[in-house]
Amino acid sequence: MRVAVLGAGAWGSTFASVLADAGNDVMVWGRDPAVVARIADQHRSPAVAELVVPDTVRATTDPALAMRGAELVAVAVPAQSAREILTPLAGLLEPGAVVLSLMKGIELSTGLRMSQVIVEALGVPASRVAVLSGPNLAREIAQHQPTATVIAAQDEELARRLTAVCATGWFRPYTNTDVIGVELCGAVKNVVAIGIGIAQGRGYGDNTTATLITRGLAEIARLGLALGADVETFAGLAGMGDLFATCDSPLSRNHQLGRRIGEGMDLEHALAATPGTAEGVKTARSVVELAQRIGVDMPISSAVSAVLHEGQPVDLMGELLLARPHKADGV
Ligand SMILES: NC(=O)c1ccc[n+]([C@@H]2O[C@H](COP(=O)([O-])OP(=O)(O)OC[C@H]3O[C@@H](n4cnc5c(N)ncnc54)[C@H](O)[C@@H]3O)[C@@H](O)[C@H]2O)c1
Ligand SMILES: O=P(O)(O)OC[C@H](O)CO
Repeated sequence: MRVAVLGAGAWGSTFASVLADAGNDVMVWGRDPAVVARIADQHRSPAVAELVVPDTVRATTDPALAMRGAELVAVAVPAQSAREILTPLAGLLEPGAVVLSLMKGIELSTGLRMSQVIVEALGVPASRVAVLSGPNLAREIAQHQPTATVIAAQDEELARRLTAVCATGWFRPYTNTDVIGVELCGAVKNVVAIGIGIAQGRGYGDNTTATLITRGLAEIARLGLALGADVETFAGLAGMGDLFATCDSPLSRNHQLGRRIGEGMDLEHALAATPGTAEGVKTARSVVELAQRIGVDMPISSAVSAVLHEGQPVDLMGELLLARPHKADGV
């Protein structure tokens, strides 16, 4: 299949390589000529040192060239920039092309999931938009470590077709029709990962980590169920799987950033010290706004947002979480 990958960062360059290894004709679009040249000419990615980009992958700074003839367009740009990047590209989408979101975030100001932003920005029907999310740290996939993921689409047949497009000997996609649940899992786990990074940077150990993972999953599920997601999604690869992979991993930018905050760094310096995009910083705000709008309690996300964006001290996070009224275990 002819595929365009929009975004030449860590995930765009790595997923483009998966697609090429799976036998597709792949062209990456990136805005930075030096990054594009490194991918196209030297077959390496500045964002992922371990990645060897297959020789067949082409790269360009011209979005029209990347999208010409593309039956599939995979989008891997920062969530908060997606609308601004995609809107001018709407006219370049081939008739009938499918769009696959690789992004994990919720748009600030609208509270929309990335597939919804894609529908609005590219003018493509929701039935032709799919999402991919799961425990997918780019550096491990670049090393061909065995990894599974989830491809979700309203139409199961589309999800099934896309699994065939990106399956390799080390990358195994599963299908799901719960687009809402899969996207919310990917977006909110970044906020939980920051919370766990903060706790670990503050010096807390495994009990706190396990508490935040488990209660983090409970609040993701609470939000998801209120928005129409399927409860089974949260126990799957996109839910529990991605929480495990990201929350406690030094490879996660969100975890790294949280840890720096927990050690006493301010947000500006933590952002500067963390390479690439830590989506959870902005998602913390958008998810809290969304949850408040629909009346869902998200204590971990709220505490993370308060520490990041309202100047609350790190220790207040523990106090905020533990001072809540006692309640039954479960969602
Ligand atoms: N890195 C991973 O392991 C991973 C895994 C799964 C999902 N994701 C998700 O994929 C998305 C992209 O993440 P990433 O890791 O590739 O981030 P990244 O920061 O490594 O790369 C983002 C790319 O987008 C480009 N970009 C930013 N603003 C732009 C603009 N206005 N116009 C054009 N290009 C612009 C940057 O130059 C960069 O090349 C995020 O939503 C992330 O959560 C990442
Ligand atoms: O580096 P992070 O924190 O963006 O995490 C990357 C992926 O989302 C892990 O699945």
